[in-house]
Amino acid sequence: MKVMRKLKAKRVVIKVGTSTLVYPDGAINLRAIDQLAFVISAMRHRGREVVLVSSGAIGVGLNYMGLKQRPKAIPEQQAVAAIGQTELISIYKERFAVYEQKIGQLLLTRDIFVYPKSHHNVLNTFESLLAQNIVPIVNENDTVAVDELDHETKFGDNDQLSAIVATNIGADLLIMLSDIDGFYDGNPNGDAQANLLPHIAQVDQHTYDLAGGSGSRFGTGGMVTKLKAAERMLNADGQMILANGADPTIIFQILAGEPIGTLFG
Ligand SMILES: Nc1ncnc2c1ncn2[C@@H]1O[C@H](COP(=O)(O)OP(=O)(O)O)[C@@H](O)[C@H]1O
Ligand SMILES: N[C@@H](CCC(=O)OP(=O)(O)O)C(=O)O
Repeated sequence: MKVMRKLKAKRVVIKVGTSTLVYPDGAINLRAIDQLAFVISAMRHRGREVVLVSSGAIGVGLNYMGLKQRPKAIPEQQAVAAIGQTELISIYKERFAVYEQKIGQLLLTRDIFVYPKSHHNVLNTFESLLAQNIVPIVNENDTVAVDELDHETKFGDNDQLSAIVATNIGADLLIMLSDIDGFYDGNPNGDAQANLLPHIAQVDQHTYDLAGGSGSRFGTGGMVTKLKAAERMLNADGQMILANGADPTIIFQILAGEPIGTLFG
């Protein structure tokens, strides 16, 4: 028998990875972007407060510039991100407009909440946008925060930024969409026997031992950063659901309480 979940989801943060927005061949997944705009607008129209944390600046920038590969030099990657972010947000603006939903863009760094002044200013911006029924769309500010672009040596990315945003604005739920159905007891990318874990009450060392790296060409971090995000949500008495973003309308089923993906919390 299917056991439905009871979720608190008045204020929701949705994080989408590059793998949801850009096809493996580098083309932009306009269908996914349109579905996201549709779902989020529908959620807003039903009284939920929604923040979208979207990666994709580099992926979209590469496509826009006709580049097959991410440049090696960090400044060039930053330039691609700057170009791609403009394109990405204009696609979002166009798609959301179809559903008569306004958006606002916030480019943040993860340390912004550490400083009381910027913390206060950022929260004010979120609250003001949400009070006006506008959907904030967040990405890490790749011009300022270069560490996440250097995938060779460092971790940290929008997975964690989404949880930092969610906990600071007091969101009940973080929905993390990726290219995988949920969290498995092994990396399904190499282990065909790996099983999906529908519920994780607590993230501990054993959970981290099951997490591997990224499977996609453009993604960063893999599961480790997603677990860190889940841990952050749990510590703030929130919940996180990791699910497959191949069809973002899956969010409707998630919000209806269907046992989809992995529930942390
Ligand atoms: N235990 C695990 N369960 C599920 N996926 C895992 C696990 N360990 C590693 N992965 C890999 O993590 C990938 C998702 O991370 P990533 O490529 O960074 O996605 P995104 O672009 O959505 O942030 C999956 O496609 C999978 O290959
Ligand atoms: N700020 C970068 C985000 C990189 C990132 O976090 O990627 P992902 O692992 O796909 O969520 C970009 O927009 O390309």
